[in-house]
Amino acid sequence: MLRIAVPNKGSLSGPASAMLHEAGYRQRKESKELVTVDPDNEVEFFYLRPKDIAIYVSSGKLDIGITGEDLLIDSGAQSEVILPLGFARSTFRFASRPGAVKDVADLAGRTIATSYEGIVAKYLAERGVEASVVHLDGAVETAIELGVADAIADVVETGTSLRNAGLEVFGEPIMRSEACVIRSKGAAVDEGADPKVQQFLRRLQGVLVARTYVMMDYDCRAEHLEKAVALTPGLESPTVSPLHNEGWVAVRAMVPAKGAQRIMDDLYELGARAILTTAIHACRL
Ligand SMILES: Nc1ncnc2c1ncn2[C@@H]1O[C@H](COP(=O)(O)OP(=O)(O)OP(=O)(O)O)[C@@H](O)[C@H]1O
Ligand SMILES: O=P(O)(O)OC[C@H]1O[C@H](OP(=O)(O)OP(=O)(O)O)[C@H](O)[C@@H]1O
Ligand SMILES: [Mg+2]
Repeated sequence: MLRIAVPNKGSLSGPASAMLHEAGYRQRKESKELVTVDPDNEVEFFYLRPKDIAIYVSSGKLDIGITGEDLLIDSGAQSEVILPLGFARSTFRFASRPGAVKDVADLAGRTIATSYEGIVAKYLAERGVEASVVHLDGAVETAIELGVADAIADVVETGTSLRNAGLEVFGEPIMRSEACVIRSKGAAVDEGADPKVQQFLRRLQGVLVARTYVMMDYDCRAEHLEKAVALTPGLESPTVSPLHNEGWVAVRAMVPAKGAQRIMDDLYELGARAILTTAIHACRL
């Protein structure tokens, strides 16, 4: 049975379970459940604190897990990303009162509050900056107003929390992060030998493709086919079938959902007609 760690709370939890459900896996029915077995797919899901997932996975007790790249780096665990999942995107940044700290080098001798000490300590050490790091579990923005820290390092998604606290980012982003599937570094060596993991990854890749692509169908005159196909090259190559009306062909290709309307406009301009897009519900590439 494949053993998979899933975030039990916070920003990652809902979207991770939704993605697993979309990939055909049974998910827990209520938020207090700690373990769920999906006997049909021979998978056991363990709902764990997001910060702990990389540690469980690197220990080898669980085969793979879903977590954030930033949480993985912060833990220092010996696990690695095997599939980025495209949700829970964020940047990790320093911030302070406007103008109070201009650069990372200015942090020398100052105090930084964060919930991600691992990331901050590594970043400062790599740049030879000696500063104190204070661990806080959350609401780190308030640490400056209360005089606990000169600067903070925190997850920024929309920037609303920083704005509300009257703070501004400084320096380059420390890192960018998104949800991902991770696996223990040692185990990743024989990845090819593990068909269940490969099947799991193919299912999630299928969900990612189904979320980002649509199927496009249209009819066009044979003489416009090359130009039309240049607009809709598909993943491998489009399917082209003859129509009953001579001189016309039907074309079918997957196109990125973002920009599909623009492609439809361009195809119409080219003389294509009966241009349809339909959602893809599931896919194996
Ligand atoms: N607005 C956000 N706030 C916090 N984390 C976010 C946000 N957007 C994306 N993330 C990502 O979610 C992960 C953090 O999830 P986690 O559950 O630890 O924190 P949380 O969502 O703040 O929950 P809580 O603080 O309630 O425990 C990280 O990978 C982070 O990059
Ligand atoms: O850029 P934004 O869209 O505002 O999102 C980022 C904020 O959200 C998170 O806090 P959360 O709400 O999880 O509270 P916490 O600090 O108690 O964890 C994070 O720690 C930032 O404060
Ligand atoms: Mg939080």
